[in-house]
Amino acid sequence: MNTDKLLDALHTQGWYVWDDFLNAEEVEQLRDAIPESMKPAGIGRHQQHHTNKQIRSDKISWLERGKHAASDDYLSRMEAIKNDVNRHFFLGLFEYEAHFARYDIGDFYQKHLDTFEGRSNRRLTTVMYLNDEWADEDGGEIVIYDIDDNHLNTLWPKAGRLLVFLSEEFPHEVLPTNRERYSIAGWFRVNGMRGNRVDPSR
Ligand SMILES: O=C(O)CCC(=O)C(=O)O
Ligand SMILES: [Fe+2]
Repeated sequence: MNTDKLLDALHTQGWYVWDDFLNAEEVEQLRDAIPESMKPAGIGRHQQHHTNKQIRSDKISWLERGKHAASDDYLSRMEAIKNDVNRHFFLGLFEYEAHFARYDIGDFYQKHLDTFEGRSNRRLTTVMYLNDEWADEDGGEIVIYDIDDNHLNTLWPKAGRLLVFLSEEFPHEVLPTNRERYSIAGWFRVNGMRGNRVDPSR
């Protein structure tokens, strides 16, 4: 995997769109790894963890190693990215967490930062899209802003596309989708301490 362009873009602008990160066959295998049953996504963690359909209405399922060859392979690729990013930026990324997400017709995710409420140790966000032949009328675009709320980009959730951005710097939203929409959202985290405990995952 050649991460030169990714590393360069992260350095100069803080985000990168990697088209054809996966080919059609790899996307299809990943789609097969999506579990049938998913649960409404939450906001915040632990005690604060609650679902809020005003903010987001997608359904999720966390990736776990050993469940499916395709998702294991995906996690290995993310590990390779983590190593390259760490070598270049000394970010100290140490862990990756990711979930499949399904947005049913009408589902959305309002503008947010991935570091809100108890998630401050998320440093780098990845989103992989698993949908073929998206069209304008399908909606479901991700819109990315800078920290001052200037519009940066509007992107289709196109199959094989990997979006990467610094979690703390880019508010983003998912517009209501007119078609079932599948993705894998993931986060590289740094190790954090809460009280005297190492920050747990999720
Ligand atoms: O699916 C997407 O395009 C982005 C999802 C997202 O922002 C999130 O899960 O935090
Ligand atoms: Fe997000």
